Amino acid sequence: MYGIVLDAGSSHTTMYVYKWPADKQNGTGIVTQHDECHVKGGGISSYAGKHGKAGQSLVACLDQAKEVIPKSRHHLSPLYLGATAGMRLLNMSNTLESDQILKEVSAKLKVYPFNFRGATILSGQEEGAYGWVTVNYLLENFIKYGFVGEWLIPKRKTVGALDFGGASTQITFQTTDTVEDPKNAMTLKLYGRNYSLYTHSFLCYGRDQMLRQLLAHLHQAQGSSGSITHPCYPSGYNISMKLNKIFDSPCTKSKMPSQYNAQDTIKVIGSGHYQHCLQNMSGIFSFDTCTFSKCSLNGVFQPNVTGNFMAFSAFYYVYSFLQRTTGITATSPSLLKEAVQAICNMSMREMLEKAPDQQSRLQDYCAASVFIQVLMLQAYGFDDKSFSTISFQKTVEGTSVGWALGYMLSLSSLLPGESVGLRKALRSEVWAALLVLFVFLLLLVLGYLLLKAYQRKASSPGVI
Ligand SMILES: Nc1ncnc2c1ncn2[C@@H]1O[C@H](COP(=O)(O)OP(=O)(O)OP(=O)(O)O)[C@@H](O)[C@H]1O
Repeated sequence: MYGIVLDAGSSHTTMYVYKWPADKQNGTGIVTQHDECHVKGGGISSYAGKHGKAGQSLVACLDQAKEVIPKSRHHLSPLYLGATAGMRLLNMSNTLESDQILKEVSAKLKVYPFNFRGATILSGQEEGAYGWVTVNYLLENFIKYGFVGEWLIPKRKTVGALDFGGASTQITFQTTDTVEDPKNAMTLKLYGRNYSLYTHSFLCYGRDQMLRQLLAHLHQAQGSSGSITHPCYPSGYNISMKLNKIFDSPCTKSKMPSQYNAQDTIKVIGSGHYQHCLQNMSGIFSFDTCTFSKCSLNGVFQPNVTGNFMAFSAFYYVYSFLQRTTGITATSPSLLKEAVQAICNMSMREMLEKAPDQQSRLQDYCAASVFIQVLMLQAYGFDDKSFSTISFQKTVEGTSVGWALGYMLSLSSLLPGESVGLRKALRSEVWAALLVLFVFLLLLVLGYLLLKAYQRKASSPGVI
């Protein structure tokens, strides 16, 4: 069986094709990624409408799906499109336009021979929860068993999920603490077990929107003189940009100057200064007010982080960039800070020498790293012990980590609420017990027959 998910993110869309055996027993981690295709040319809004580059690229990806899925299975394969934070933002600023885009894209997808199940915008909560489901499904945490005393029970520990997208970032983990704000609470019943989750999605705190927020903050702090100094850009890196590149987003609207002309240009001059970068980055986080017992940032409730975590999407991209350019594997907060400082001290040329494939993103790595430092250590509260449990990953055994797999599994009813795995495990235990009983009875019968034969021999007249 096959299933297709179009992950329509804020920066681009990726198509995933998943595969599983037709006789799949729910409960085993055997839905795997079969194919992946990147829709080139921008986010979802750029491939709705006329036949632009992105529209053609979407068609190319769907044609690829037709190739990799056997023809006889096309009509049985569910096709989903899920749009995330980019569309959540557009929906906030222009509902009509976002509805129109979803309608147009749906019309395109319906033409294909797959079983199209709709195009929707995921809420931040859903994005976080499906990401958590993907992580724990791929790690087989829902079905692994362990003995507690003499009882065989599902492995108790799940792994928290940290997702850093283009327009939003999500944190989701299982907790036994009271979730003081109901907006952050979610209960899932999977394989016969109830999981109480804490989840929060920070809109405008994805990589691209965070960079805009930082520029808007610098613009506001330094006045509108036609040029601003950017301490997170490497020194020697200067760029001219139109103001709409900064302020054409609901995330920066509040910092828009009163005398605003979208087409005005400003010069942004890099100064490559870690401490100033950190200070300014802290300006887009608020730690002042909290109406709960504890908060992460901006007054959002968060219990203490517990258990192991997996960090993916841009967390992985930034972490692996830090590792390969500084040689530091940041397994502790102090090593993370060391690596971040090293990046912020690098010139553009040094970075280019070490990561030539990242040319278009190099200027943003200091800001992205400093952001991760503030978010993880100050806001989420990871300390020496908990930070060392974070695994930065893009894939698990060839399957990409993100919300898409969890979404398809849930919507295609491939995740049982009841404990199929447990039933299976118990069934195999019963079989083992029956086998032992059978062998025991066989031995008993054999022994009895041997005894009888011996007695008969002993009582026969010819025997002395
Ligand atoms: N290979 C890469 N190296 C570095 N950064 C990358 C790479 N691919 C994507 N990014 C950046 O990582 C960020 C997250 O990308 P991702 O595709 O996970 O987000 P998205 O799905 O577009 O975002 P959202 O879920 O918030 O709508 C984006 O800013 C993107 O530009």
